[in-house]
Amino acid sequence: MLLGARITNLWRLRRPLLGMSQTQRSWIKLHFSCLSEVKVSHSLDDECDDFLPWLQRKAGVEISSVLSIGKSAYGRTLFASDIIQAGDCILSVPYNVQLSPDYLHPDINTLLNSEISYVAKLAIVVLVEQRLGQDSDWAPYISCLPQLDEMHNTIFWSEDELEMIHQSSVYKETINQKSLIEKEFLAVRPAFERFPEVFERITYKDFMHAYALVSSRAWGSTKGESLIPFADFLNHDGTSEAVVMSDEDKQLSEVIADRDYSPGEQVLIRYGKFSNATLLLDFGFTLPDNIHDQVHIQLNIPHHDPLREMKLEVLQRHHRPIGKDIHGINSSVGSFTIKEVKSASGKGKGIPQSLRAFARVLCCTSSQELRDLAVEAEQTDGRLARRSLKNINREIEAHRFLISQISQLIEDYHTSIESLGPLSSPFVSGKLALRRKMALDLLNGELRVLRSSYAWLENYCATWTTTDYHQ
Ligand SMILES: C[S@@+](CC[C@H](N)C(=O)[O-])C[C@H]1O[C@@H](n2cnc3c(N)ncnc32)[C@H](O)[C@@H]1O
Repeated sequence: MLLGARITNLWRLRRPLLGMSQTQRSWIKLHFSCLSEVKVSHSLDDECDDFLPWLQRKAGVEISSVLSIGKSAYGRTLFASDIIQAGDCILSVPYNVQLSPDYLHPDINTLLNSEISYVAKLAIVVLVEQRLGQDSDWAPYISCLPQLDEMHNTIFWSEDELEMIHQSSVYKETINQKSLIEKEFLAVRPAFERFPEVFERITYKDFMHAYALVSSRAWGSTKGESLIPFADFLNHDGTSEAVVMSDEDKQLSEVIADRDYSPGEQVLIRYGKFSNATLLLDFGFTLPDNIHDQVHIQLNIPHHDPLREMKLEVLQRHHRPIGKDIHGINSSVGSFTIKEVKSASGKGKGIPQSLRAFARVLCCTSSQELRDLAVEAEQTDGRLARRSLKNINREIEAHRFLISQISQLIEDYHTSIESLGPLSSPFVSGKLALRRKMALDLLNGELRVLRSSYAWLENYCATWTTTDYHQ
């Protein structure tokens, strides 16, 4: 995840790094995501008894007096070792004990071209420290990081496992992310070859592992991405208001409790407002009822549409983002993200105006209609087809078109979910059972979003149909 300011390259492609927003003063909220209702049991992690004293010695200051490291169903966790009240600062980690690309040895750094991402650079730092083993200054931290077989980011899923989420955009995003990591690996390999004593046996799999460690536990800040030991043992709750914040003046990251905790309770923060698609791709987990779920949909202007060229031109002129194909040519595809619409009879917040505008343009049947839309856009704020069409039949037709698209998606999702079978099956266990549950969380969440959009659009059309709009 790149908590705070999600940085990965993929993020650059499709979404911001874990959100980084600035509050008053010099605070920067670092994004991490969260889980809702994380009711997990946990116990003290004896292996980590020495971790906090080690980190505090290294930092030269106290980092936390109210948190202990424990084990939970989701790996390591932090829980309250004392009473915590909302507003208390529960941990404070100085920058000098955060692992950032600044730790990359200058001899290696100079061999890396400017295209290499911060994520890849930080992954190399992790690989070097792993190679050093007990000789590493960061050994107590590095030894706590999850092993490859404990990670479930979709880049580690087999083809059969990925097939379970074929319906979701995460499927393609996973393929894109894998090819991006491979590209980065090929780009850093010449530098590895110059230092065989350090990197000799480092494989693509090792690099992927380090890359995923960074993407699932580094926070972005103004100076790039950093691993923040101790803070990165906090698990995610999407409904929590607590986030990791960075104070540039004091050169530290800290977390303020958003509620009271009793001793023994697991403390959770929010990594960011992440959908299950993002959680799965970048963090390797999902939430059962994730309020931040969303669905990516694409609409095309068909090649057989006699008004295709004119529609494309009008969309282009009025700044509708049109997708590009691999050759950089307009592909006439509109990409949209829809979120859950809270009420079928309310405002429809969740269905982007740009999607409805695209549908209105798509459903125009004459050049005059398109010219009228363009004139209207010029007379208002320049945005195309954001208002209801004057021809109500056409307005209903445009929304019915969206209903048909969404209805098809609902059917496809339904089929995918059915094919996965019941949540618990005596025939599936271990890693596959866990990943199947994640696939179901993902698909059910996206199906919920689609159903809510469908209900809103049906209600919208019904409202026009029952209105005497000719008067
Ligand atoms: C920043 S680390 C948190 C500490 C982690 N549990 C550990 O063992 O080091 C993020 C990882 O913790 C796990 N995690 C965090 N919150 C979770 C949740 N609500 N449900 C399941 N897994 C979660 C995921 O494996 C995620 O990639």
